[in-house]
Amino acid sequence: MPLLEVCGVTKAFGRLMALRGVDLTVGENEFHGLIGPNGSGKSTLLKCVAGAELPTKGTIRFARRDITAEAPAQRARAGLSLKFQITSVLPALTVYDNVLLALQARNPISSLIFSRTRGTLHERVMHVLEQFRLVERSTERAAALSHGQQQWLEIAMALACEPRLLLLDEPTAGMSFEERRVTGELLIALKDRCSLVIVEHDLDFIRSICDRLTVLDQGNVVDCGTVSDIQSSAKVREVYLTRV
Ligand SMILES: Nc1ncnc2c1ncn2[C@@H]1O[C@H](COP(=O)(O)OP(=O)(O)OP(=O)(O)O)[C@@H](O)[C@H]1O
Repeated sequence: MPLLEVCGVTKAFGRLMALRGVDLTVGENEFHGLIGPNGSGKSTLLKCVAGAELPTKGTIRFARRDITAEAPAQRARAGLSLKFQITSVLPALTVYDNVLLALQARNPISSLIFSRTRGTLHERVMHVLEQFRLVERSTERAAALSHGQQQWLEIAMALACEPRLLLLDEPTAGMSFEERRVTGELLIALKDRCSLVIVEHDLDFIRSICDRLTVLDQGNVVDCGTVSDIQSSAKVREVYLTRV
């Protein structure tokens, strides 16, 4: 049974069809990449899964539950976590406080008044900062981080609540070659902890971390399969030769 099942999802913005009957399945601990030309519907699909957009038609099931009409907060409680393309780090807060805030936002207020919970929160904040090589910067303001480190901080914030499925929209946008390489390492290290759906334009990067890929074009699924299936797909080659 897959962790995520997207069945026949269509999304219309007025007369524009951003998604046309898209199917997508993602298993436990699977890293799944969404690729395709600009405007093919990748971000819209991610937003429909996270609840930032509601599909016009179709269903989305997560951990055997129909979440098609659920609010983003309900989905987050069920174990879905999204990092958008646009940065959401609060630059005036410390690196530590950004992660703490992300964690607190997911915990009921009542649980935060117990010091035992606060202690647990501290451990979890330090744990994700360690994973993302940010412990030494924890007391600095987020504004002092490099662009790449701010992206890592955001992924750390999305991961703080230990989601079962992490959704990343172009996490390496604007990063240097070295930052991309390290991002790949940081993500691969999460493989035994969660599943991932990632949108990326850097095909080498996505090939290096994903188990399977789905290729979109003009709101349709062109092909879906393992990285080597997609590399040898004539349908995919045609899309990339004619549109990218
Ligand atoms: N909120 C919106 N209102 C109207 N049209 C939208 C909206 N969001 C996306 N679209 C349109 O839907 C189509 C798919 O957009 P989407 O951002 O999902 O594509 P994408 O594959 O992620 O593109 P890119 O690679 O350039 O980020 C595009 O034509 C886009 O202009």
